[in-house]
Amino acid sequence: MNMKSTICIGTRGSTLALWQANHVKNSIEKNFPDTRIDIKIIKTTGDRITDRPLAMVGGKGLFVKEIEAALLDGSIDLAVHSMKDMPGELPQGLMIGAIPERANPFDVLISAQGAFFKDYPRGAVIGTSSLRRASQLKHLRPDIEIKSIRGNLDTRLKKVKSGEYAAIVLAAAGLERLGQGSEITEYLAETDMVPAVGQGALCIETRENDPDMAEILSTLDHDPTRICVTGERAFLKAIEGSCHIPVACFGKILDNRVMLTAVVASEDGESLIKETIESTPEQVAEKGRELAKLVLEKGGQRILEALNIP
Ligand SMILES: NCc1[nH]cc(CCC(=O)O)c1CC(=O)O
Repeated sequence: MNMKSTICIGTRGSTLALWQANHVKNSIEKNFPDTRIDIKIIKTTGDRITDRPLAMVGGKGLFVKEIEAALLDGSIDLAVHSMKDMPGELPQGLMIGAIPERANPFDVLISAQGAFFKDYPRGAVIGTSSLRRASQLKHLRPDIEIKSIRGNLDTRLKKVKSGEYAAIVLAAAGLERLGQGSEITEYLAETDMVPAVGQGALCIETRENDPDMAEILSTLDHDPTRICVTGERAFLKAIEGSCHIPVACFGKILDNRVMLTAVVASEDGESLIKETIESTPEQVAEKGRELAKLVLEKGGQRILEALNIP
């Protein structure tokens, strides 16, 4: 086959996004040593807004829209995103070409003094702008205070070290990819904090009907990750939880059975609906939709209707 000689990967310009794009570039080069790969940085709406929590901005795909436009107009061939930034639905003409093996999917706490969550003093200030994280933490510890935080990883680490926050919450995957895993005080298991849909996974997005890319991408896909993420995203799409609302869904495989767990919670953590559904790998999309229906019926609908976000 006469493979295209140069491929252009589009990505955001953050340190993490560039690490991820280079990671995918290296994997492709390993399998296709004659292919030249360029990386093109594309600024997204999410990158421009640095002064307010993204939940206040609303809208789907704040970190992906401009990159998808570049895919559609042919200026790039592949896009590398964090899966958890992807809205439930993709634009016409684009598809998820590959889902590589997932990194650690869990959330972690970094505390200034090395204290554990259960030992934080009353009123301890925890930094996160994620409604999903805030609501689940408040559910576990109604006595703590949540304060919004933005900025890149270094900024956030400084803010916890300076004492502005007792602790901050981040995704293990991002920290570990950037070589900052040693900063982690504590991992939160999914029994305490259900991860975001797609957390820890990458999304390689491409145009439909691009046989060169399809051949390349088939070498990068990781079946167990695709199965779990497919279930999580089916849940997301069914619940219309585009991005910044307090919903979570996480799939794991145990003995060829997929366990999908989802949460919908109120911002203050007082109401929290958590359900688990079991599926075969083949049924996972259908079961993800069924899980959404279950969570909505059990009170999720009422919680989402009461939310005050656009
Ligand atoms: N919220 C932004 C974001 N999008 C993807 C990651 C990295 C982890 C991942 O790939 O899931 C992060 C950082 C974080 O949540 O701490």
